Amino acid sequence: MRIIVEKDYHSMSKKAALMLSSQITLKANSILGLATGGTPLAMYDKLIEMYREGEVDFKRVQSFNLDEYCGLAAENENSYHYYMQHNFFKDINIKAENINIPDGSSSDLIQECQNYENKIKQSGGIDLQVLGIGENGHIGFNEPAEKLNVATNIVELTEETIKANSRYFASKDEVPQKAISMGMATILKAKRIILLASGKNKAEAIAKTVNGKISTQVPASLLQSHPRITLIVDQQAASLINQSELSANCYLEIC
Ligand SMILES: N[C@@H]1[C@@H](O)[C@H](O)[C@@H](COP(=O)(O)O)O[C@@H]1O
Repeated sequence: MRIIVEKDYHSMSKKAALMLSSQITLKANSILGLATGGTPLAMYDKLIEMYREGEVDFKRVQSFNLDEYCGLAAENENSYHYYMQHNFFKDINIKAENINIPDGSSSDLIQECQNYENKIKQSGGIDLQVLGIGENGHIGFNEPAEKLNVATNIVELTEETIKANSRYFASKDEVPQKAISMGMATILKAKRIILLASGKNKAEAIAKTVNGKISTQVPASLLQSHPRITLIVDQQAASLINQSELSANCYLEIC
């Protein structure tokens, strides 16, 4: 696990955008795994800027999003469909048929999960997966639990996540209680992974991810077992990392 500590949110986002654009430069038909939330917003802005300047071309790129709330239609402003369209896709030249996001409004959610998992498999697999992290260490919507889902599945959101994500909704009551999320194996099968974290409120989750033992109670800690994972974090998110007690396979670069 490589841990890159950047000065602030801006430099963290820039580095992440450079990693995505170099992936696409090396493989024009890359399959990207994409994340939502507040954290990747500036990375998407930077990629849009690079696209406008002719530095990156998305015309052969395919994307798979990590997750989607159940019960929200694509037009709902709080859906991840809306988020992706509004914050990224509308401003780049990715083809509509190459965009994949689980359909949380499907009448058969179980079938939707299986179809989504199969589609990722048939595509040849994700080349580069972008992740954020929840304050409780969740990735995608894989919440801390005794057992975690292997493949794409329906998940119950914890009270903590509903509360944390309510900042994007008019009220806490509007936050859906369920979501579709890629499973842990779906995520860990990606050829490369980058996880982004910014701010003091993510510091504890980051410390548990890199210092702790692998535990399903901290889903992000399972990333320690991935051979090509890079954490890009700002100084605040890195502030609780115990450098002298890093897991054996971790190395830290302070920029
Ligand atoms: N499902 C998403 C995650 O993919 C995201 O990483 C997390 C953190 O979001 P933020 O970046 O807004 O803190 O929020 C949601 O729960």
